[in-house]
Amino acid sequence: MTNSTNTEKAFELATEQYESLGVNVTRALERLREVAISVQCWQGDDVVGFEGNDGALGNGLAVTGNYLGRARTPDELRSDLELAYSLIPGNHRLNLHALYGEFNGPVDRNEIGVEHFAGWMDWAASQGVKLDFNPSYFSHEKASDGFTLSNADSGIRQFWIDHGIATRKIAAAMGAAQGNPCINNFWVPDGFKDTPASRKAPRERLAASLDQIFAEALPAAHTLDAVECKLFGIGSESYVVGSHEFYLGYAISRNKVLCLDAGHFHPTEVISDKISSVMMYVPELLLHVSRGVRWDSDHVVTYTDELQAIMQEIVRGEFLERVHIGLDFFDASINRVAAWAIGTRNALKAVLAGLLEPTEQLEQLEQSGDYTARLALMEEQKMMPLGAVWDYYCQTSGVPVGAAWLEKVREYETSVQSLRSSELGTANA
Ligand SMILES: C[C@H](O)[C@H](O)[C@@H](O)C(=O)CO
Ligand SMILES: [Mn+2]
Repeated sequence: MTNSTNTEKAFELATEQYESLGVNVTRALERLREVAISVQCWQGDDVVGFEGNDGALGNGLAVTGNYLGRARTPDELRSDLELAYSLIPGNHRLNLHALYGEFNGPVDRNEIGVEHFAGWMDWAASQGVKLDFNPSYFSHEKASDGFTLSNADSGIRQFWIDHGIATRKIAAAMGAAQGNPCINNFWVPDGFKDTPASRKAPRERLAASLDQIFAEALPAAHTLDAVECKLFGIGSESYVVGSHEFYLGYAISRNKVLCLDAGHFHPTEVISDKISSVMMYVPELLLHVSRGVRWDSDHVVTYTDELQAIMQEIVRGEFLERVHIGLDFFDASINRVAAWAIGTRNALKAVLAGLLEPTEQLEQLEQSGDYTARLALMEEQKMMPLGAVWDYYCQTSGVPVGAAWLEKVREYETSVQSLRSSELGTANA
């Protein structure tokens, strides 16, 4: 018996088990196929980008590890992404940061234009990949005092306002070209290491700057603006201007997409519990699915309870149309293509688990007050044969089943990544 036959047999048995609980497995797989995860470009090169300034990472972002093979050019990054996508079932998006343009010389952030992303747009069209975008408010001399859009200096603020306006135009062009809105996510690192005297003034400046950036209405069919909060960063331990409350209020009052990053809250605070609340008040939600570990908000996504809970909440709330799932992690201590494969496959496995849950039955038990059976069924769910359905999904999607994808990464590491010297770019220490 071949392995693929085994996968099919296991799937048939698993289907029987799920269907005995009233779950439609075929429908779950059809819905999973529609889920496009926005894969973050920055995992591929340790958030260095292509501005040619040696990529000193700043503003609270830090990458540790020195694994061989960091992508040093747009072509290398695209090649690495192509391998990653070939290991992940379904059609997924690419989340590009502004510092990943193809600049051919010094172009400051306030001067970037669509032309610098033409190569990415052509490549994305050729791959059937849709693009999302982000202004880059970090790793720049005008962010070196820790403040950008909320800087007390009006000249610096204007520079960053112009950057934000430029990125909206680029995102709109991407969205028009791909016939699907490009989500342009604003994460602004501004904050104080130590206790501020005025928490209010920088927040007033940030809101005013954002209002200027968003003053021009752009077609929602082309681009959607998102805003991302954070509790603290390295160097902004005491105060971050763009806190959760700030952006929740901003997104609601300006009808913007709210971005929740799973690593941006207190270590015991979870975003899964926030989804159903914020969805009552914001039009759409962007998630940065990540894994916080102590001080770091960006470990590779693993199949944690919280990951499962996030995807459960999206499915249970019937939010798949209104929640955009993006990833945000960067780890330079392991093969970077493997990091994408591990994190994205895990995110999809968790969506699948949510889609295979007998939600109606659980809700009926809850409504009837039978919390004993609700807990019992939830716990029994954990032993259901999710892996058999996942393997079948991978097989029928033409991507490696089980850990077979790792062999492809190893081959690529030997034949491509290990030949990259660190001279073209700077390896992170
Ligand atoms: C590079 C990303 O935009 C960045 O990680 C941001 O989304 C974030 O989460 C900062 O902590
Ligand atoms: Mn994030």
